[in-house]
Amino acid sequence: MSLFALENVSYGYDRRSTVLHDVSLRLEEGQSLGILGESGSGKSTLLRLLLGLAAPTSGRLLADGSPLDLGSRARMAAHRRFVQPVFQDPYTSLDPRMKVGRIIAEPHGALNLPGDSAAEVARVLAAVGLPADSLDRYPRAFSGGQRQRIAIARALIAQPRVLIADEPVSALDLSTRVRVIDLLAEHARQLTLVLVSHDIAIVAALCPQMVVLQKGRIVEAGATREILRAPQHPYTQRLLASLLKLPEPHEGQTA
Ligand SMILES: Nc1ncnc2c1ncn2[C@@H]1O[C@H](COP(=O)(O)OP(=O)(O)OP(=O)(O)O)[C@@H](O)[C@H]1O
Repeated sequence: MSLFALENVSYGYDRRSTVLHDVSLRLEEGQSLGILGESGSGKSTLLRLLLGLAAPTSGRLLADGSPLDLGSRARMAAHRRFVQPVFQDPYTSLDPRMKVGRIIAEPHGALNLPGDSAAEVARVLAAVGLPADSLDRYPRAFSGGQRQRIAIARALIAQPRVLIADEPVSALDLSTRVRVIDLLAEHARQLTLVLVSHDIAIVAALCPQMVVLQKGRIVEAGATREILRAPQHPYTQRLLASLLKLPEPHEGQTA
């Protein structure tokens, strides 16, 4: 059974404009999916639908084999165990007033997860390569890369089957990026990633499958290796050419 199945899904934030048009795709276990597309093409909107933050305006979205009913608390609680997000900017996604231990433990309590909370927090903290004494500190004591590790630990504690990552390393400097990507790659063996990134190398490294979005429509989908080797759609050809030409971004926050 597919982890996600979208059948002719369209979505608009209001009645006048449609942002996603007739999107159909499947996410299969172990087949991490990269989403590529220009700014405004609808990538984040698609992730919002997968996370259950919004419902399709038309079409069908099945998660773990059944439709998502956003009004059902039980269904949405199950969905939050099934899929967890990691956001772009670890400088804004962690509550600065909470110590790291509480940040990571929060989903464990909120989702009523099995097992001892302290043991689970220790497990995921070790899994992301942070020392145990991190738990008593506030996010401000950590670098960008370490904060993103904290965000990944918070996602992993739910033992999700799908991890949704929206530009997870774009706020980090280059050397830190590599280490966070390595961490994601390690976990991509046990769970399935849906990854939005402008960085083709990252999509190629982590995602065997990819889709290309243009103005809310999927114009190309398939094996990442094949698409990168021989893009069929003129939009994909232009997009890949422009992304490959882009200069490296300026150094951001340090590790
Ligand atoms: N909350 C919102 N209300 C109304 N329109 C929105 C909202 N969020 C996004 N949009 C519009 O939906 C379209 C798709 O936006 P979306 O953020 O999904 O694109 P994106 O591909 O993720 O872009 P980026 O790469 O810049 O993050 C854009 O035209 C955007 O202006």
